[in-house]
Amino acid sequence: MTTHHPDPTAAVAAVDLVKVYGRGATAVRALDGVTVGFRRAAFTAIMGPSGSGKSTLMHCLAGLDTATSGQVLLGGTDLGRQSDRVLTRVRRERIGFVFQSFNLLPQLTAAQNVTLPLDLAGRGVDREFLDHVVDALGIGDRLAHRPSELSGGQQQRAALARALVSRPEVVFADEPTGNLDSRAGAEVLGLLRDCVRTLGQTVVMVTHDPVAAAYADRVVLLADGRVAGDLAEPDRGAVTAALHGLAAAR
Ligand SMILES: Nc1ncnc2c1ncn2[C@@H]1O[C@H](COP(=O)(O)OP(=O)(O)OP(=O)(O)O)[C@@H](O)[C@H]1O
Repeated sequence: MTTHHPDPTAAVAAVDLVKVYGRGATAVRALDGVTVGFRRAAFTAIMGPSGSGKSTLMHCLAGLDTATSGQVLLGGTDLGRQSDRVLTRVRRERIGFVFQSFNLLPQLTAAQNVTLPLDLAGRGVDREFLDHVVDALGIGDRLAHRPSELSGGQQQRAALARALVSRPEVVFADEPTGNLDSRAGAEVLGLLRDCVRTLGQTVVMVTHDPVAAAYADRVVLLADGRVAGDLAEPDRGAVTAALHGLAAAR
């Protein structure tokens, strides 16, 4: 069922969002009327079978892609109505990203990578907050090193610090543990959860992994471009069962 009233306390919301790739006979309806809000200071995982629209939804929510119809509301801003120039500024100033592949620049130190978005935006660095984030993430003694001198887990923690220091309205994490072993992955997920609890950071994560999703406060399930389920306080068993249910319904 489609509702047209997203949660007013949401940090970011989609309203009846439709995304069609291509046209005519080969058109793909990647999002088929998604209405969902992501509450402030909550950690939400987006899950669903391959091709269900997870990446498309995240890209639209983050202003990396524009929808065919419907709305994306970031705070009071309707992203669909903004120029490319404004969207670039929104992504730089109001959104943080954590990618599977870390996306650190190899020629810069960890410290330079962490402050790069603020430097590019011409914004000053709040040293006290930076120190707090870096300490909380346990990378204080790695800051002078280049990414090639850091473990995968340390690189992802530096990427998380980079996403957090600008105090974005939402951090989007795209398979953040996909390149990590289970121990380093568990550390990064625990840190993501901590930054939701202690900093009030809003985090939205796409993942295939029920273990990763169990760190979240909520799981939104997609199937065939629609919201197909919504789990509060998910544990691994509930997530796995819900995914099996979706697969069986296809
Ligand atoms: N640029 C594109 N052009 C055409 N079709 C696309 C494009 N991007 C995605 N699609 C299609 O849209 C649908 C949703 O894709 P999307 O990548 O959002 O799914 P997903 O749930 O993230 O999948 P996965 O888990 O495999 O990453 C799929 O059918 C995909 O083939």
